[in-house]
Amino acid sequence: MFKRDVAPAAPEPVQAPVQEPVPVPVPVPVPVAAPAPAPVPAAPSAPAPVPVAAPTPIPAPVPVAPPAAAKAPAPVEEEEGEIVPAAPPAPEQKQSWMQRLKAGLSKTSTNLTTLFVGAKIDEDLYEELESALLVSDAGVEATQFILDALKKKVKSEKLTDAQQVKAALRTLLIDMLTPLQKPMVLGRHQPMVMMIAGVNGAGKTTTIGKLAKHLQAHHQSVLLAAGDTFRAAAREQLTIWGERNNVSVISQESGDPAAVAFDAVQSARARGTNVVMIDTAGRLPTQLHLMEELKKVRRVIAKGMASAPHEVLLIIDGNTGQNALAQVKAFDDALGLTGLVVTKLDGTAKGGVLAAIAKTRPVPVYFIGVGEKIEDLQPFNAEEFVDALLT
Ligand SMILES: Nc1nc2c(ncn2[C@@H]2O[C@H](COP(=O)(O)OP(=O)(O)OP(=O)(O)O)[C@@H](O)[C@H]2O)c(=O)[nH]1
Repeated sequence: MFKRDVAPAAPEPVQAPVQEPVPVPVPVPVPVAAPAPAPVPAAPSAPAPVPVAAPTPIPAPVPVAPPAAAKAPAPVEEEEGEIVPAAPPAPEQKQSWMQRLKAGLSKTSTNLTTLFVGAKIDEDLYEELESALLVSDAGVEATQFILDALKKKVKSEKLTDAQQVKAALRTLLIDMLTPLQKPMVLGRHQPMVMMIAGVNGAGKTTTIGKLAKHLQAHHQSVLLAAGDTFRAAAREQLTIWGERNNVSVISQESGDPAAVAFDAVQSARARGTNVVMIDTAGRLPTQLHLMEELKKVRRVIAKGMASAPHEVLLIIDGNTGQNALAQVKAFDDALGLTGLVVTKLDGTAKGGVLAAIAKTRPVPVYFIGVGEKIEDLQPFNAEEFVDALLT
């Protein structure tokens, strides 16, 4: 979900020339949209003029909601106290989305729902629940927390029926996951700079493509940066997404990913683009030199715009189980994550890892993905997610 500030952000003042020269090799522009006629003023490190989409004026403040919001219309409180009315969801879209989410999480939901059928409330039930939660990748800490809290609830509310216990579990899980449900706020910075990280194949590039579409639906102009300078295929993939969405992609054949990121920020500032999304090459948290490189990308982005990056997103594959939690911790320690996107919840994902994240490293989950199509990325909604797990 996105929230938009009421007043559009004024362009941030251009930085003084960087003290430490940042090596910016001349980028190879990939003109997707028609090149704008005006040349881009030279950045401190003087990248060549880069054709980007014509500047999109910042739209007048409008109430913004996700195009296919999962929840029924409900007012959403802005951080500044402004109320942004949510748009009603498209019923067909919502239905198919829920079906895919349920299908993706069916392994866990089957385990969790069957154990309550005709069950007595005794130690056996709690043991079976413990196994089901552990198998779902919730991890020991979150599993123990859920069991303890449920037992307390059963006692204090004097529950006697297994279906009541299931309902209590539902409430408990929703309470646990709701802190992860935070909207991404748009319009605070001009441009808003997003850095995207994750392990190989997590779905970074695909997510960027889908997000670009979502952002455009919220009247945001977008620029993409192909920060994966190692793999030509990754650059090509991003370029294809750029073409699909009619947005420009800053790319160069080889070289320093930090330079590509810097160049993209400068181009977006010069052109008045609303959002820059910077792709990065996949890496494992154990590849320390690559994690250092990622930190450098972050530092160099800040040299181009002091307040940036405004969002540092980690993309995690929902099928990686408990390892996803280790990824969240490592990338958060290295970069200071502002949000997560959990992809591939349509596969063999078990879903419990979100409980583990909520318990041990509660980084907001902005979006979840249940497929490769643009509409398969939707804002995370705790209640909807728990219902997919428990029905
Ligand atoms: N089923 C399914 N597939 C997805 C989803 N998101 C991404 N994929 C697929 O996962 C594969 C990897 O996605 P990429 O976007 O290339 O992943 P990446 O993290 O950019 O990969 P690297 O550049 O190798 O690090 C592609 O085949 C995508 O189509 C999803 O939500 N569901």
